[in-house]
Amino acid sequence: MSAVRKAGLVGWGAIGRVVGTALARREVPGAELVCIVDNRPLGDAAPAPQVAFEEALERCDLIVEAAGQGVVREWGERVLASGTDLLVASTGALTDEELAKRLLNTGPGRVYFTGGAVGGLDLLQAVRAVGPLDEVRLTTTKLPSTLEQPWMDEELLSRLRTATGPVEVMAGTAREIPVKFPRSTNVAASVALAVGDLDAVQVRVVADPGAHRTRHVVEASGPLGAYRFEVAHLPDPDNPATSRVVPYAVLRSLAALAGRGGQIL
Ligand SMILES: NC(=O)C1=CN([C@@H]2O[C@H](COP(=O)(O)OP(=O)(O)OC[C@H]3O[C@@H](n4cnc5c(N)ncnc54)[C@H](O)[C@@H]3O)[C@@H](O)[C@H]2O)C=CC1
Ligand SMILES: O=C([O-])CC(=O)C(=O)O
Repeated sequence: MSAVRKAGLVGWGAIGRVVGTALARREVPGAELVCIVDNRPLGDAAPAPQVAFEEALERCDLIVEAAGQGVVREWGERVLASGTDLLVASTGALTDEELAKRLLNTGPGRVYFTGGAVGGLDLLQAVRAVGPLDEVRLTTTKLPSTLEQPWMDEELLSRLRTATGPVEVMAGTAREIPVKFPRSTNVAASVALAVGDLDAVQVRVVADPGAHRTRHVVEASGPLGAYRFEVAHLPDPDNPATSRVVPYAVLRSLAALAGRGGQIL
């Protein structure tokens, strides 16, 4: 492996633009941006050549996914089998346990997940080593427009569009929720990855026209105590389903992977 990680970025959107710009400016010690993959033509705006996925695998030793769950499903195993590491933002893809198992067992590349929009995952993962966490709850509150889905019927869509206060859109487990809101509830899957059990995480998705900040509240208890983590993020102006902090979480993950500088792991 080269001393400097050769990173290929998949997805030049709300997350990818910030991550790619920082990488291109060499703001992550130990990593450089080699190429970008996106299914839209990027023109001159991109700071590295836009290439096809296959070519990215030849040029890079680390792929950063910031495009969507479909990319993890379609490309995850091929990335790892080619010997390239994969940093995943679209953790919701891992609610497919067969895919998750295959990704964890395929190599020689390794798969990593960014903490993304939610905090406290490190502690939940540490506690789980002692014994299972019980009563894990996640409540996600977002602007109604970020939660509209093609499968929703007119009645639910109208409830979302005419809401004047918080409206519960769906409740279920972390196995059920991210497939229903693929671009806006990856956080549920991330909590489940930390806890190690998709069915143990009870999720409520709330639409609130007053949610100028996206809120994620994680509550859990386990053998060593009780936990509550709450974040209130400014949404990205271009894609309010994504919080503005997410690319910086990806950059932190990249810095840890590139292995330079002290890191809180
Ligand atoms: N783990 C977490 O906390 C979070 C995870 N996410 C995940 O990250 C993904 C990206 O988020 P944003 O940057 O906000 O989305 P975005 O919609 O702003 O940008 C996505 C980019 O990926 C490209 N793309 C989509 N499908 C592609 C494909 N098959 N091949 C190549 N390029 C493709 C699009 O053209 C677009 O440029 C989300 O879909 C979501 O799954 C988002 C927010 C938080
Ligand atoms: O979980 C997601 O996909 C996005 C999200 O809620 C956030 O960025 O706050």
